[in-house]
Amino acid sequence: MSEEVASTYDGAVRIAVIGGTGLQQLPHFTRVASIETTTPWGTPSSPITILHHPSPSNGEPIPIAFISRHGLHHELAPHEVPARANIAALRKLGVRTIIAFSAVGSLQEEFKPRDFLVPDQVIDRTKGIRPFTFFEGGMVGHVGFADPFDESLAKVVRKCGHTLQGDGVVLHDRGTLICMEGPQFSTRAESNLYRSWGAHVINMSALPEAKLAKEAEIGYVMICMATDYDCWRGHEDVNVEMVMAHMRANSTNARHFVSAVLDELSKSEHTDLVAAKHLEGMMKGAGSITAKEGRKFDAAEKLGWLFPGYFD
Ligand SMILES: CSC[C@H]1O[C@H](OP(=O)(O)O)[C@H](O)[C@@H]1O
Ligand SMILES: Nc1ncnc2[nH]cnc12
Repeated sequence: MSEEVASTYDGAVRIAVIGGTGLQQLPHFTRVASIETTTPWGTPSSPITILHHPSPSNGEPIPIAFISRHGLHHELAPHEVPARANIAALRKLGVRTIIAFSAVGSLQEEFKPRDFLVPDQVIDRTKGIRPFTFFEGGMVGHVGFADPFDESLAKVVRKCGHTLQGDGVVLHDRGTLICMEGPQFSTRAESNLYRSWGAHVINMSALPEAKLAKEAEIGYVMICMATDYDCWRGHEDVNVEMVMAHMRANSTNARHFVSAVLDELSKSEHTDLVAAKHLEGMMKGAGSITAKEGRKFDAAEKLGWLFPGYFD
């Protein structure tokens, strides 16, 4: 049984970790709160756990928010993940930096199971059945998505991964991620098609998460860990047992990777990056295309909750 912790947290939390398959909690961090909250877009996948991470420079605790993407027991299928609620709840807590984890299939020989990859591009192969924007129902917004992941943040994350290279972490710096709908894995024809497009890895979770983080002015990076070769290679097609076995076997490396990233982001030189100063206010313009007289009350109210003062 887990120990009792507070149900609220005073003070802004800037950094969040979203855990994916096989990473439903971060047990080696000190839990100080577990927040059950709701948003105009519903309830997040799991309670938001607040963890204290000691700053490597002065030992002061840095609060980190943690959400388990598929729920506490992996009960949410990829298309059932309430991504809008997750991102909205994190932004409301003050989060401006998200480090998201994902188990991915490899589409290239050189990306071996248990290797890590910090992708720089994504191809959307979801089917439009997942809610994918905060701007709808009477308020329109268009945000740039040319670079789906935050490059400044990704640079820091990559540097941290490389410091662990001698300790068994293999990190690939770039790559194109296919985000498919699922929950069934790809056909062999699809897997080969994605390879012919030059894609490197595949998952079912990056979207709409990355799109919503962008709309919420949150710097978002995904750390992918390869767990299989999907089904293009001709032997040992992907299955859940294979994915989970690699996740379990490599969990220490994943934990070291998160710790290294949190250590680095705790440094004062990254304060502005972590607070996403480079994204602040971006949606004021991007979300102001609908003239005031054309805005619907419900949409304006929801967006007022997410961005107080932006669209007054
Ligand atoms: C269990 S294999 C398919 C499943 O694994 C990945 O999850 P996540 O990205 O949350 O780590 C993939 O996206 C699928 O949801
Ligand atoms: N082969 C695969 N396809 C989609 N998502 C995955 N997650 C892990 N392996 C995967």
